Amino acid sequence: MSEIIKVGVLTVSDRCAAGEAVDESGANLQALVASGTVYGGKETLINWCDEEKLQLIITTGGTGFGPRDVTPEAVKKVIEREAPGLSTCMITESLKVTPLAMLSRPVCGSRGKTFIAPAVPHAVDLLMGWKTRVEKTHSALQAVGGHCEHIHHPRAHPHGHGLHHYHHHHHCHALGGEAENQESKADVSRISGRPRKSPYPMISVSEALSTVLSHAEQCANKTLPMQESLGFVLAQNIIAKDPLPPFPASIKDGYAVLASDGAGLRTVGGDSTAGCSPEKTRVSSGMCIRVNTGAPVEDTELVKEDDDGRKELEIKILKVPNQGQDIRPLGCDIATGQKVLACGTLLGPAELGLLATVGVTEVLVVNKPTIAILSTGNELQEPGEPLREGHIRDSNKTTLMSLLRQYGYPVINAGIAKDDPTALLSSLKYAFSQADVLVTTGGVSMGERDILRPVLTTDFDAHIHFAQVFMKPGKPTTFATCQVNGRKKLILGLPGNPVSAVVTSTLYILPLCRKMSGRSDHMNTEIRAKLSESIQIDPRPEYHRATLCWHPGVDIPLAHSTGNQLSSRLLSLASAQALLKLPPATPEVKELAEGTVVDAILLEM
Ligand SMILES: Nc1nc2c(c(=O)[nH]1)N[C@H]1C(S)=C(S)[C@@H](COP(=O)(O)OP(=O)(O)OC[C@H]3O[C@@H](n4cnc5c(N)ncnc54)[C@H](O)[C@@H]3O)O[C@H]1N2
Ligand code: MOO
Ligand SMILES: [Mg+2]
Repeated sequence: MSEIIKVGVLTVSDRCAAGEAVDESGANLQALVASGTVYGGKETLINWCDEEKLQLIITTGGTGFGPRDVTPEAVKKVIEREAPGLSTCMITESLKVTPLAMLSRPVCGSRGKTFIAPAVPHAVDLLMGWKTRVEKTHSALQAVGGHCEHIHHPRAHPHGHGLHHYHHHHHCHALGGEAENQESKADVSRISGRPRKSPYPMISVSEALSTVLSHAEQCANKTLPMQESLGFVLAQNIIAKDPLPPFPASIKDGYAVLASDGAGLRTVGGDSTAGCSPEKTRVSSGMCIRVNTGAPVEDTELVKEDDDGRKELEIKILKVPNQGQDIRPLGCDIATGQKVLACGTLLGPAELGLLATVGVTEVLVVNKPTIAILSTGNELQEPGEPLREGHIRDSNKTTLMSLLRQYGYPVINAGIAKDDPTALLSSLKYAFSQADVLVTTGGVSMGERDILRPVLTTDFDAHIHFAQVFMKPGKPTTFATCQVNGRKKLILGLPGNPVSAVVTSTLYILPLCRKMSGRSDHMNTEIRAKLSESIQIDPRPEYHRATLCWHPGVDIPLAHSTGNQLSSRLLSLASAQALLKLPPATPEVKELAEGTVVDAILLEM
C-alpha cells in the first residue's frame, strides 16, 4: 500500500471565489491536508470524482440556510450512495460543542470511488479521525470504494504523508507506511557539545551566488499552447512561413492612384477597404479607389459628390504622389522564412503577439523549476489560527511563495516543520517528492534547534556547499545538494528572520530560477542610486532597503531608506524598490555621507 491518498478541498462560496471574503475554514483545512484550496461547485465535484478520481473530497461552506447555501443540494445531486450515519454522527459530535449544530445540514456519500463529506465546524476531528481510520485499514477504505494510489494532485495534493500537519494539531496517530515513521539519524541531543563557532568558512556574496548558479541545470523542454507561454523561454527558433503584410497594404486612409497621373482630377471608382480581397479592384489612369475607411484625407479635395452626399464621385489630388508612397510592400515587416524569434528569447507580450502574427499556436519552451517552500520552527503557526502562547505567525511562507509567484515560478507549500529531526526529515521527504529546488527558512544558525544541516547531511547524505555568507542580513544562508531517488535536489536553507529570507531569496533564488528556466540574463538588475541622507554602515556588506525617487533631469535616482533595518522588521521591505549595496565599514569609514552614490539591486522587474 502506498502512502498517498488523493484529497480535494472544495470551498463553496461565491464571495470567496470573487475575492471579497477571506476563507478561513478553507485555510484551516488547507493546513490540515497541506493542499491548495479550490473554489468551485457541482461541476468541480463531478470532475474530481470522475476525471481526477480523488479518494476523498472535503467541501467547506454553503451549508447554512441562506439563499445561496446550496452545497448539500449540490452534493446530493452528485453522490450516488448517501451515508446518513456519518452525517448524524457529525451533528451529534458538533452538538457537544454548540447547539447551533442542529442547524447544520451535512450530506455525505460516495460517487464511484470517491467519498464526499463536508467539513462541518467542530466535526472536522470526527471526519479526519474517520479518514485516518480509512487510511489505516485498506479494507475500510474499500468499504468507501477506494484504494490508495501514489498520485500527486497538482491543485489539492495530499501531503506526502497524508495528514502530517493535522497530526501536529490534533494529536491523532495512525498513518501507515514505513517511510512515514522513518526516524532521523541526526543526533542533535548534545546541546553543550555543539560548536561555539561555525565550522563553515565565511564566503562572499559573489562566491555564494556563483556556487549556487554552478548547480543550476536548465529544465527540460516542453510544448505549450502559445497563449500559455508568457514568461517562458523559447527552446526553438520561430520562422515566418508567410509574409507580413501578405499583400501591399495602405498605410493611410486615402486614395489609391496611379503615380504617373500626377496631381489633378480623378474619378472615384470604388473602394478597397480592410479585409476585402485586393485583386478585385484595379486602378486605371484618371481614376482612383478609396482605400481603408475612405474618409476624406489630407492633400485632396472633394470635387463632385452624388445628390444625397453619400458618395464621392470626383476628387482632386493636390500633391503629386510618388510611386509606392504610403504603401507597405508585401513582406516589408516580416519576410517569408525570416527568423522572427530566436531560441533563448524570453516570451513577453510582444513576443506572444509575434507568435500570433506568424500563426504559431504551439511553442517549445524551457520548463520552469518548481520550488517547494518549507518553514521550520516550533514557534510557528498558520496565519489564520488564533495566536497561541509563545507562538508567532509564519510569514516567510507567504512572502516567499508570493515572491516566486510574482516572478512566474510554480511553488509548492511544504508546510511547517517542527524543530525536531524526525519531523524535519518527514517534511523534507515530502518536499523532495514535489520539487527539485527546496527553500527552507529558519534553523540554520548556531542554536540547539538549528537542525537543518545535521538532518540534511545525516539523513540525505547532502553536501553542504556553504553555510556562512559575509552579508547582512542573511549571514547563515546555507546551500546544499543531495540525490533523492536518483534526482539532484538543491536546497537553499535561508535564515528564519523575515527580511533575511527575502533578501537572500532575491540574491540567490531568483537568479537560480531564471537560469534553470533557460534565461541567459539571469542576474538581478543593478543601477546606481544616490543616498538622500547619511547612513551608518555595518561591518558586514549590507543590503539596505530603500525606495527610489527619480527627479526630472537627474541622471540617477535618489534613495530613501525604509527606516530601521533590523532583519526581523518586515516593514523595512514593504514598498521597498531597491536593495542598496552598502560596503562594509572599516575602522576609518563607518558612515556614508548624504549624496554618496551606491549600487542598488532593483526589486521590481
Ligand atoms: N550565536 C549566534 N546566533 C545567531 C547568529 C550567529 O552568528 N551566532 N546568527 C544570527 C543571524 S545573523 C540570523 S539571520 C539568525 C538566523 O536564525 P535561523 O536561521 O536559525 O532562524 P531561526 O532561529 O529559526 O529564526 C530566527 C528568527 O526568525 C523568526 N522566524 C523563523 N521562521 C519564521 C517564519 N516562517 N515567519 C516569521 N518569522 C520566522 C524566528 O521566530 C526567530 O525570531 O540567527 C542569529 N543567531
Ligand atoms: O544575517 Mo542575520 O540575517 O543578520 O539577521
Ligand atoms: Mg536559530
